Amino acid sequence: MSDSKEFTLKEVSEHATKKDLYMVIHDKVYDCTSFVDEHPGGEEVLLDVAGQDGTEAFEDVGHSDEAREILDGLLVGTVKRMPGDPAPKSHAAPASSASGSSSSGGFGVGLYAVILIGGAIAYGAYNYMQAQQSAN
Ligand code: HEM
Repeated sequence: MSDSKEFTLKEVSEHATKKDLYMVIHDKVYDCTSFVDEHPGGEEVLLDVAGQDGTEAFEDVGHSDEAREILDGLLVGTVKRMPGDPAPKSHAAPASSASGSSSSGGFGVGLYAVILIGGAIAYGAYNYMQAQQSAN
């Protein structure tokens, strides 16, 4: 298979049926047509990202090295970005993360603990100094 062919996102989007299914992952173009019926995760999820950038969907599942090897065999080319095309989807980018609240919740509890403990220490120190002063 040649990986030298370049596809625009528009060209990729024209292959979005079960019988002709292209997908972009990490800016490479894969022809998944032969694999749709064999995908252990089912054909539905592949059809969801047919003709589109499936990087996030693919990486979110945490596919094995074996899955990545299969992917290598399906490579047909690379994405040719045109002016105005959306930026490549990066798995690391938190932009579309829907659940950022859990970690900030944890931070909030930690922050309260720091304030409470800090306050208790300051209160103790204040009392101690008062006691010292009245002792003199
Ligand atoms: C052409 C691209 C893809 C290939 C070659 C591929 C390959 C595989 C392979 C080999 C497995 C078995 C487990 C493993 O080895 O990791 C798997 C599982 C799975 N895949 Fe994919 N996959 C692709 C795209 C996707 C996409 C875009 C999704 C979208 C969410 C997806 C969702 C899943 C899920 C949910 C499972 C788990 C199934 C289970 O354990 O019941 N896959 N895939």
